[in-house]
Amino acid sequence: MKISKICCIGAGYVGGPTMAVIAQKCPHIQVKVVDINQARIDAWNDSDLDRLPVYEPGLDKIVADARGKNLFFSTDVDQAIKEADMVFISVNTPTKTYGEGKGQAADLKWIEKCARQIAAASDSDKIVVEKSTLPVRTAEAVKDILDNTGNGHKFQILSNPEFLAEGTAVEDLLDPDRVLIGGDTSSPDGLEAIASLVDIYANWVSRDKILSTNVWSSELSKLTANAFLAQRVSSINSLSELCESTEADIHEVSRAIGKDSRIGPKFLQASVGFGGSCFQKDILNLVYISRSYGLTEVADYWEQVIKMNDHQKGRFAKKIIKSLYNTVSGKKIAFLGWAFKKDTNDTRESAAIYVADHLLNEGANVYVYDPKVSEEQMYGDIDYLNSRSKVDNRKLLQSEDDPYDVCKGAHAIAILTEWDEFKDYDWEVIYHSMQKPCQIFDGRNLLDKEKLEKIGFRVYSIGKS
Ligand SMILES: NC(=O)c1ccc[n+]([C@@H]2O[C@H](COP(=O)([O-])OP(=O)(O)OC[C@H]3O[C@@H](n4cnc5c(N)ncnc54)[C@H](O)[C@@H]3O)[C@@H](O)[C@H]2O)c1
Ligand SMILES: O=c1ccn([C@@H]2O[C@H](COP(=O)(O)OP(=O)(O)O[C@H]3O[C@H](CO)[C@@H](O)[C@H](O)[C@H]3O)[C@@H](O)[C@H]2O)c(=O)[nH]1
Repeated sequence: MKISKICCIGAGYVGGPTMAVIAQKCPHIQVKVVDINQARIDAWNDSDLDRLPVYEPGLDKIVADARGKNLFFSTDVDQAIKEADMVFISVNTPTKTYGEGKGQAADLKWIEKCARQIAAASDSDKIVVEKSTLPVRTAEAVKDILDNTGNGHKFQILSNPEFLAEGTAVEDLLDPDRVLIGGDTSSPDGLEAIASLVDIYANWVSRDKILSTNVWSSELSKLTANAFLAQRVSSINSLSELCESTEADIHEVSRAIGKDSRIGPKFLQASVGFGGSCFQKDILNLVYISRSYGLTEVADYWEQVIKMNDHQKGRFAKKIIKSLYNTVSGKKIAFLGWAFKKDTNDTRESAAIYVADHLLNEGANVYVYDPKVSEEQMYGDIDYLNSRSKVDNRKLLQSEDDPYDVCKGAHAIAILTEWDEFKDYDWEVIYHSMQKPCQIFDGRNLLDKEKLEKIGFRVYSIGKS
């Protein structure tokens, strides 16, 4: 089937960049990205490209290139579904916060809503593509809804999980390690649907990088990839604590093991803990699924990755408190960074939120600077934890637009995000503006420890004694 119109439901961190790249690379296809969030759609349509809702290096140029030509953002979901030959579902699938599976299972209510809406709005056959990350066997439920609530039209369900990482979304989309397409490989209609999606990606991705599998393998591969990546971070972070007790150096250990081609050098950077909207939720989902099949050992094995990550965030906060003579009450602590990694404005599950919460519980005054995160976002994140009243959060946590103001008069600085600009600050000036002894807690091992120590700072780096 030749695809000429695509609709993507969900204009978030995945839907926006993914569709912008498809539109740029396939000028012959009309791409409509739709969302129920009017403010988000308005921001995607904003003529000021600095106001796009997702910050990703290079994304503004791609949007500018395609928007208004063959890329459109709208809130008219039904109309976009009607017109499309292929409908991508790219809505959020967060961890459930209520009922059965609370705290572990993926909340599929937005997926179900989409399926029902596609069924109701369709007046022709369609290919429906799961772009969201979903529990294995979700396609079965989506198909059941489409087949039983629709107007008699035929639907083919494909799983096409997205592997982009935030901060490098554009380069990941332009040059992916692989594209994964799961479909009904046992029927001619299924194979034709798979071929249609392969043809779209083949406009810029070489065919040998486009893998097709059955739907269940595709759904499970996405959870598995994230579990393996997060496991590496928890593994190296667990050893960072051992390094601190033994005078081994985690950087040297990472380098030494990463040279082994069977291990490889990536994802061995010790840190204050992994964040982001995906790792924790997807592993919890894997744990939940495994338990629901009665596979207790499998569930316990993967759950440990999360426990280790929680431990790493907690021990970083405790280290700050201990080094400040066991009390941070009334003390100013400067945070450099709030996003869960550099080059993104996304803060979901950022380690900074949990470290801040720990310090606020101890009565600290936390002042934050992040080049891409607004004060409103920071308050939203900290309020969401419900640890204290909103009024108290606004008394204890402040955001500043100038990193030098954030550090002025501080008892300690904590680096929570590895933004490149932090390396280039005038650390002499910062040293002279702070309370003595000046302490830096580098949760990303970003700064030049030796240089800072020469200035007079006491520096704590992860995994270094
Ligand atoms: N963020 C990432 O880096 C990343 C990478 C790979 C995969 N994923 C997966 O992709 C999915 C989307 O993630 P995201 O980060 O883009 O989420 P997001 O929250 O940024 O965006 C989801 C959007 O869907 C919209 N939406 C929800 N229900 C809707 C409906 N019924 N109709 C129209 N719009 C609706 C929301 O308003 C929101 O704007 C998730 O399953 C996630 O696990 C995310
Ligand atoms: O060596 C490392 C690598 C990463 N991290 C941290 O791990 C988290 C996740 O980083 P990363 O994986 O780069 O970003 P995400 O955007 O969360 O991307 C992950 O999650 C996405 C959503 O499913 C997947 O598509 C990507 O393939 C997968 O890398 C961040 O807090 C990083 O700081 C470390 O602490 N050390």
